[in-house]
Amino acid sequence: MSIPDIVYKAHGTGNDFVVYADPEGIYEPSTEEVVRLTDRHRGIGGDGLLRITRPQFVSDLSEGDVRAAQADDASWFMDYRNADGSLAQMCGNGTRVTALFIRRMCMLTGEAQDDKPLRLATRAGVKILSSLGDDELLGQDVFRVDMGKWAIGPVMGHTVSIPGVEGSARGTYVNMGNPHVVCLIEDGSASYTEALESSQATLPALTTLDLSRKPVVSPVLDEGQNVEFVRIESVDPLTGQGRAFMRVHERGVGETLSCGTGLCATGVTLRALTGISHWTIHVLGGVLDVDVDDESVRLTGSATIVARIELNPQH
Ligand SMILES: N[C@@H](CCC[C@H](N)C(=O)O)C(=O)O
Repeated sequence: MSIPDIVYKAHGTGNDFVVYADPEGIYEPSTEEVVRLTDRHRGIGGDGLLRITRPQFVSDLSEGDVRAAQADDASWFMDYRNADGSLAQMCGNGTRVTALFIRRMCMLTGEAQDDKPLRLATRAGVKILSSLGDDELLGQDVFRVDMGKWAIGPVMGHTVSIPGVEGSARGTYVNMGNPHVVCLIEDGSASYTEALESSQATLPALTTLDLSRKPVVSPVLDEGQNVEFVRIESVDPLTGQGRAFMRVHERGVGETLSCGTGLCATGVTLRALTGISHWTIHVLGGVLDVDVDDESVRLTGSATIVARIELNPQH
């Protein structure tokens, strides 16, 4: 068993994880261990697993990646795996959970902490997290993560359908370190009829959409993708703010209650379609803010540590 005796259950707006600290680099999990621990019936349950370690202890990182993280002052690494055991480059909700975990862990060990933002290494580069405390709308232990550079493909460049569900929609590829295809399927604001028309959405309404099966994307993306389905709720051109609702089918997991990188990809796509850069986006698991500019995307939301769990050695 390459998992420590003590692990934690945590979530970021309902995107839930098995989490553990591995500061000495001795607990790199196998695919089978990830699948077993994240199993919702026979394990602890989670959309993924977060191993919080040091860059030099991540076996798939090149020496150059490790040196780059260290040179960028990032002493912690978020080693994320999807529930099916696959590695993913990035997990937006996971970064906030990791930041909260490191903060609590340092409090317990008495390790000196300053109020400086956390520089967290990930497979998609170093992400910077600031703690904002509690917020009336966003919840407790809110962090803002600067997710850095994004890239967008041709707007509505893909067709998305779902096996067993009538209809389809056009979707836009966004790279947030990991791959996303974002489909606008409703416009509750009635302000972007042209955008909605170009999405050619004939799928059922977002609240009734059956996401139990993996969406089919054409042209195919070799590395697979996370797929977001989005409804614009309202826009205020005076303040430059919009509200939207999003559901997501995650690569390596299935439908989840929230996906941080998916929210960022949604913000990037909605900005391309509407010109609005600041979005408050509801997901099944909560509400988050997404702010986009040409250089980066910032994601703001809560993080929760639910339990400390002692694993049964026989498990
Ligand atoms: N839930 C995550 C994304 C996790 C990785 C994703 N399933 C992938 O394979 O790319 C998030 O909060 O960003």
